[in-house]
Amino acid sequence: MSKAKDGKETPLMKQYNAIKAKHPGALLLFRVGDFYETFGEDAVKASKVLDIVLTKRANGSASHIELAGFPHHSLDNYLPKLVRAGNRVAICDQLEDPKSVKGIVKRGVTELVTPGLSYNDQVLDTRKNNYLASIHFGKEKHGISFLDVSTGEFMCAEGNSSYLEKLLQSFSPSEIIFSKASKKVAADLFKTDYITFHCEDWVFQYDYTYERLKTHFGTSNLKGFGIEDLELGIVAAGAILYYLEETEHKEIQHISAISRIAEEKYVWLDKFTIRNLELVFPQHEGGVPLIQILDQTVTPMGSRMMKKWMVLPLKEKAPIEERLNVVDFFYQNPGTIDEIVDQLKHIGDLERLISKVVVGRANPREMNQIKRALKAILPIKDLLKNQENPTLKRLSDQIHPCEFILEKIERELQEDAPMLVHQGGVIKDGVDADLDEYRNLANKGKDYLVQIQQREIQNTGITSLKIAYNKVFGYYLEVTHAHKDKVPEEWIRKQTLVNAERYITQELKEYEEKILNAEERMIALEQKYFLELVTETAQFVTQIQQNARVIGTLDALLSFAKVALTNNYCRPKVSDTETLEIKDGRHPVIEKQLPPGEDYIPNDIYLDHDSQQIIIITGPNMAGKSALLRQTALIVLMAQMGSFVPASFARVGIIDKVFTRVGASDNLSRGESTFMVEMTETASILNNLSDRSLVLMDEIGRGTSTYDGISIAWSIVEYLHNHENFKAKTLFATHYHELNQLTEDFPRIKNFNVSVKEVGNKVIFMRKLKEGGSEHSFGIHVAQMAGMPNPVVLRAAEIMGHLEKDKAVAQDRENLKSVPKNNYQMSLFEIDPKFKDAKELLDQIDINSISPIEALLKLHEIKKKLD
Ligand SMILES: Nc1ncnc2c1ncn2[C@@H]1O[C@H](COP(=O)(O)OP(=O)(O)OP(=O)(O)O)[C@@H](O)[C@H]1O
Repeated sequence: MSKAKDGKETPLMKQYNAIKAKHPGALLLFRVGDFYETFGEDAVKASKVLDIVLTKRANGSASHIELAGFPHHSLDNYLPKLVRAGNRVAICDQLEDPKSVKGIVKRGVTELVTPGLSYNDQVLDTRKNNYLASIHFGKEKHGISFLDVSTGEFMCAEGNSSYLEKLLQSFSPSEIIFSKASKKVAADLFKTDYITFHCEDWVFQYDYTYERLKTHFGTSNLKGFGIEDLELGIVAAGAILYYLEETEHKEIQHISAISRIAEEKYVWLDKFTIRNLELVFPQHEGGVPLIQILDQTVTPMGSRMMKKWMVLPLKEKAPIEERLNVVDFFYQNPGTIDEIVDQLKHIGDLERLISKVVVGRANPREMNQIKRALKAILPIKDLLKNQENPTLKRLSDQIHPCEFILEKIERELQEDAPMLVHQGGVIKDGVDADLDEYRNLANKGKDYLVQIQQREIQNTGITSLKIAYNKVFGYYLEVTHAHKDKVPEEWIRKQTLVNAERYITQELKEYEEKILNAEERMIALEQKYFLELVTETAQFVTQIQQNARVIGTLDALLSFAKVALTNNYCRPKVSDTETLEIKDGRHPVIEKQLPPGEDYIPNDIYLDHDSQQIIIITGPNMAGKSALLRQTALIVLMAQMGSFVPASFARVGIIDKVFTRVGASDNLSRGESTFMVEMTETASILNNLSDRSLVLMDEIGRGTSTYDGISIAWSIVEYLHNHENFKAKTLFATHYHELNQLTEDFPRIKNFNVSVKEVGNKVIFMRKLKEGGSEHSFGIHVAQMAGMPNPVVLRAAEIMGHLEKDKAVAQDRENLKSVPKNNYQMSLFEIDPKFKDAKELLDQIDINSISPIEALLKLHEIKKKLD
């Protein structure tokens, strides 16, 4: 690091090095004067991320050190960029006023901003929670805790690895902490999916963490939060409190409670399902997740609540009905929706604002926003109170009017207060007589300066005379050299510039003192009153947090009603029976994306435990099998979230687990084969079934050879049908028409197909689900639709003719592999010797494992050889 001329470290760099050593792994922003500086590797990183200049500064006799900095007032711009790039950023400030200190200023880290811990509006996304997760790895079970420091929401849970994965997928934390000792286990579990940090092992100890939680909440045990028996969860949660302190987050009274994530209350969605059904995130870039359709909320609280509801659908009838009743009420009374929405628009992010108040980071403008929000909530409270619906009445009761603080803010805070208190004009006139007097003086004093300026211009004839101010010698008169001779004798010269001279006068000094004193006192008093206002508002944290929650709930329910009205959804009948009956069901996302003029074709689905537990759906490619599977799960989940559903009728016997094996996974990049991934996911489904499960399987077995695939798919369906304890309702989409034979032996399996119509050479997709199996897969027609060159399509049709003929001839299925392939190749070879190359290519093909599309590509290759 930097050294003085004698080769020793300069005192500044000594201080820097000491602070840097205390925060290993963090990028240190070191305040020097009006700048935040970074050094060495930090500077290289910062210059890249922030696109700021990297310079070098002498570092002792031989070497140099990199340096990059930015003005302190740009912190809000640059900090989010550093954090979003995955950095932990330690902000080191000057802890003393440099003017009042001789020698080196005391400095210290005032905040360590990490991806999971931030209050910064630029780092946070208002429509999303920003969770920090902490995991305590046990032997079979693990503890996990989530905190959103910006809202104060704090939760914990316990479970096995797959529950952990599911929760991580649901809450998608920005950062995960765990002990150093668990580095390897953690790496195995989430690879490089998350930004992680490891704390010392001793932190993750039961006694220590239990004590920490108790002390923080000021309770004698944790029973009141319902987490007393979650030993592993407590360790994870307590470690979060430790981490908050380590990162200089000491004001945390807004974290006023911790709750248990009650696994038994929510539908089990495995991590594949959350991804496959695209509930919250699209699976591919440009995709549209369900939330984009359902989230028509107005407030950030509503939007965040909606996200939680989506990943945690309910499985108890009463709370589902409660939500549905409210949605129904608004559905029937759209006028009320508009009235409430008009108020919601003024509320903003009340939940995050109150956190800022508690941690002392709220500025005057934000305090005004809190006032506006509290004011807008009052008419909502009144409106809800008078409604028939009992839930709305209850929500009304839960809203705290916060009159005291609302009145105080209204009385004291200027409507148009600036962002920073020291800019003045924050506290209203009439709050404090002294403040009014100082303000008057300061303002008048300034007026008087203008008068002096005008008077002196007249007296001296110096037309360009200016009065200005600087920190070194206060107010001064500035005279250009051209007018120097006109300056009166009593003026005292203070400074000579290239073009002008600066003077002070006795009178100016007297006024200066008055003005500055008045200004200083005015600001001091404004600061005092503002601080009081913030502190008193902070006393209302619990009430305001509760209001924010009520508003979030209301907003999410209103959103369901609005979407139901716009998209023509119906109220589902949720019941404790085992029946799932959907009439005219639609896919909520696809139906919104169809080109104009094209209608989504609705379909019926019926599943129960007695006559129709499993449906085998066959049908050509592109017929709409996947859409049907997905829409069935989405309708069930939407119903259990408390939303209306895209159908004309839906009876939903409550589902407790939804499993999906749909489409290929992204695990390919992790070096696992498609087939391996498919089998792992399927195994996990079969090992976790329940009587109320809904299982969706799409094209199981496609990743292996035809016979392997058929056999595996066959035995999976058999297993689901014959399970001795559970009759999981299942939709099984497949290309293997052979599976249609299953109905012969298994009474609760039924065949359906998504129909198409062949008109001449073309296929028309009817998209209607009909009883019975389908005959062939129309892959070649799809290839034609995809723009495959015509000769290839025709040739493919010809070849398929051959293959089908050969297939019919083959007596033994095992012989299918050799008989048709050889026959076919021979005949081609005999027609023309130039087919030799093509024959070689054909020899490499394993007919049993090749998919229709792969076959077409091969054909394309063969054709090129022949051209
Ligand atoms: N009921 C429907 N009404 C209108 N369009 C539909 C319907 N179902 C599906 N589609 C459209 O057809 C496309 C193909 O549907 P889907 O992916 O479900 O077919 P698939 O049978 O699963 O095909 P593959 O076997 O090739 O995967 C969808 O992207 C959608 O645009």
